[in-house]
Amino acid sequence: MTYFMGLDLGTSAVKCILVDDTGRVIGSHSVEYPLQQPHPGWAEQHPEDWWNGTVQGIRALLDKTGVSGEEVAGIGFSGQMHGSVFLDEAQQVIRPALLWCDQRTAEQCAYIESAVGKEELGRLTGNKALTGFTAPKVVWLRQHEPENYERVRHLLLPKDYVRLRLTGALGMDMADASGTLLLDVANRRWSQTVAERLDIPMAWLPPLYESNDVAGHLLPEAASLTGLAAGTPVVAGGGDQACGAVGVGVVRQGIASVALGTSGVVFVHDDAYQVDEAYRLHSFCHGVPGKWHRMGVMLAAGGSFQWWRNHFAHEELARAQAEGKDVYEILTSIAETAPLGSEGLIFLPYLSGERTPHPDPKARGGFIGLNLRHGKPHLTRALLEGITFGLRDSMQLIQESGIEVTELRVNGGGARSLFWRQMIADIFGIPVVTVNSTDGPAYGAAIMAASGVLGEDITALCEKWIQVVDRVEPNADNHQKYEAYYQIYRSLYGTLQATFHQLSDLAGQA
Ligand SMILES: Nc1ncnc2c1ncn2[C@@H]1O[C@H](COP(=O)(O)OP(=O)(O)O)[C@@H](O)[C@H]1O
Ligand SMILES: O=C(CO)[C@@H](O)[C@H](O)COP(=O)(O)O
Repeated sequence: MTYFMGLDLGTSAVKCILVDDTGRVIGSHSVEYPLQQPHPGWAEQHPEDWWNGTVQGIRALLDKTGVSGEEVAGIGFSGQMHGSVFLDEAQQVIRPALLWCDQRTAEQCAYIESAVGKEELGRLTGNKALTGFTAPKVVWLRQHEPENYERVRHLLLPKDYVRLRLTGALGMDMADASGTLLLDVANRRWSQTVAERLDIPMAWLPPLYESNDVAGHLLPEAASLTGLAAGTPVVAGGGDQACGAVGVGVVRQGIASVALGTSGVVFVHDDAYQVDEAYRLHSFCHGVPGKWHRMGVMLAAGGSFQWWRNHFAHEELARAQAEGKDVYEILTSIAETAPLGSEGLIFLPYLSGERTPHPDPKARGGFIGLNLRHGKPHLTRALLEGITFGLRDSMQLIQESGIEVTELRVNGGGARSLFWRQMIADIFGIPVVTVNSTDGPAYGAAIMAASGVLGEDITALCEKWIQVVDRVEPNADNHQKYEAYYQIYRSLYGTLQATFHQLSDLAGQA
């Protein structure tokens, strides 16, 4: 039998899956790693933790499934996007990577927009400077750690570093490279002009690939560590959003995906390169060769729910442990007991600052409208409603740009909840579907590997392997009721922006 391995290097864990040549997932294994927050608003990880987690995950997956390394015909990578891995001459890591959710670079974004010119930056890259992107992190290193900056010879994204350790080859796919702010997204090549204006050497930037291109072969030492066979082809793969979209079949126009991971993303496929007015949405290369996509990104979607679980659900955590249940399922069933609109309570999900539609590291969260009747069910429901209103903001921008979306495919941890899927359908007024593969980005990475090795189109494989298994229709009455709450939600950021900034300055935060 022939198998393909998909690896998703996430923010909280690396997930490894094996897929057979009919597209069936035969096993998965995840290994968690820590995230460091040395200052408020900063987020870093050690690339060595990613490497150790990946080696451990691959070995455990092979053991668990009984598949031998020789039976794995190809490997594909998905990865958390934008993180900066700085390597020296000997390809050694210089310092921990700054992650996608790190907010320290507001000043560097302003510098980039003035050095390149705001309009020119948009014209050259299809995007504006945002704190999560990679180029501002490079400028930050130059300004704050010049001794480290002097040693840099290569710049990689998280999954590309792990691929380097597996294959010895430097490389990056265009989907992930789009989030560096150094890619000419329209023409799928590095932007020499942007690199020169920012004084970032072109020699630091690795060769570019489409997601299903073979970018290297497994080294003998990596083979003996993981149990895979030396010489196994490894495709370039993609950023986790492009892989997640491929993993649920968002490979043609009209279908959008909503990813409910730590971040929350609304994603649409574009056959041709398109930019949104004022670059409010990200315009990136897709993982489908020669195609593009646009997306809006919330920084703390599932992340807000996780925060709620960590700090305010001790009782539910204990119950989940005692009864062998999922704590999020317990929490969503509590939320379900509160009425739509949470009796006049609105949650603002800007716990990590925000990206779309409010690119503001100093945005903050809140519960607005609290009264003495409100208890845990109301607050939990308001939290899920607030996150979903935030996602609707991105969908609004997509719809305003003239795209008609007829179906939403959900993926990520939050997609497990039928209650949340129905809420999304009701708030968006669009049917929400789930597909047979529940492994999102890792599954997309396995499809990319199969495509590269078998020489079949990614789109054709998606059509063959991915089927819709569940469909939730919007309830027209609920949609109308939510609309009134959504309009209030939309007004709150503007009303509170100055207060958010005062509070974050007072607390000395990013
Ligand atoms: N059963 C569930 N119901 C609702 N939300 C859930 C459930 N399980 C997980 N989640 C949400 O999904 C998030 C994790 O999603 P995941 O896609 O694994 O994230 P990441 O890849 O960013 O680590 C959790 O933080 C939580 O908010
Ligand atoms: O910054 C982005 C996309 O632009 C994030 O999507 C990260 O790529 C990681 O997100 P999670 O998968 O951990 O939610």
